[in-house]
Amino acid sequence: MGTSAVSPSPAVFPSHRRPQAPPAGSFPAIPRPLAPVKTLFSARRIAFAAAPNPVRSGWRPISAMASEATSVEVDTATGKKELLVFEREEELAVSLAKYTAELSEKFAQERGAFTLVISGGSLIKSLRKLVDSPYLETVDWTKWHVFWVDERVVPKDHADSNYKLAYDVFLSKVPIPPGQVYAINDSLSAEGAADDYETCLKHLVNTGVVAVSPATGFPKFDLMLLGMGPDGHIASLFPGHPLLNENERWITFIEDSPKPPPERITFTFPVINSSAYVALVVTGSGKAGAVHKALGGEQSSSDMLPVEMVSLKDGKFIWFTDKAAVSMLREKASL
Ligand SMILES: O=C(O)[C@H](O)[C@@H](O)[C@H](O)[C@H](O)COP(=O)(O)O
Repeated sequence: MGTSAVSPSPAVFPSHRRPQAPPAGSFPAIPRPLAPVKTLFSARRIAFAAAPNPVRSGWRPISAMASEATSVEVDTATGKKELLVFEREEELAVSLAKYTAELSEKFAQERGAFTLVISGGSLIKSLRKLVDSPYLETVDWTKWHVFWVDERVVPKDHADSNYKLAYDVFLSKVPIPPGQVYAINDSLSAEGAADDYETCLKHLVNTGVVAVSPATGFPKFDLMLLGMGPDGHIASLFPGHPLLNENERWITFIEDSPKPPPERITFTFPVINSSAYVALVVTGSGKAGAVHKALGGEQSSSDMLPVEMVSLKDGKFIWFTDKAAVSMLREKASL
């Protein structure tokens, strides 16, 4: 099995089964104070001034987070989600780091491991606060196992590589054991890399690193951090593509991605929908149309966008957005 646990050096990608030490001097020993488990978000209630939307009765105010975000519960045809709206991406990034760090602590205590799945795209920049204090010192990075919900089939040192993006911005700056960072085998075809990644996941399920969903039998990742394209795609699951209907494989491949580069591997919906937590990060006005389609509650005869197909069997789906991304929602005056 060639799926790699990735060394911090993009030049070396040994097997994930091979024990590895970080390169000398790359990660300092970090003293880690034992912090108590905190409730995710110390939220306070706010008045929600919006008149109820007659079309969609599923909107319910929840809270404002430290006066930086408005939070509402949105009930759509594919389930409930929490919508957080931040004034700017800067506040979103602060909150996303806190959310991720607190889930990391929860799962490290509960199961001795924290399995995190990330995408490519602008999401990665929004993770930048995790590499700063206090998280750099307080997160137990040794418990982290990092996966990609999708990856472009290019060399790992290629500018298009999602691994390289995450490595440059985030992974190179935190002491996650290199053997717990699961990049694709970039020497294989798209089909081969998908098979290889699925084999790797099966091994990690068998060894208890990755949990299994009792509800679905598919792997249950602790947290997926996803982005969404302006067309409503998530992972490499694009509108109208036959891969949207894949319901057996854990990982599949695409050779005609409308977003370049064309060859990619991707998690399938059954795996995404088996997650314990999914946080979708959507910023900017370019995404406002897809946000409106997904959360706006309008009756539509058109096909569901991929983002609308995220429907967790036994988990929590939370949207981290900014004002620009929700600017087409009817409730925008109150968001
Ligand atoms: O490899 C990829 O292309 C990404 O994983 C992809 O799914 C991304 O998350 C969305 O396209 C959103 O990207 P932006 O946030 O950059 O628009």
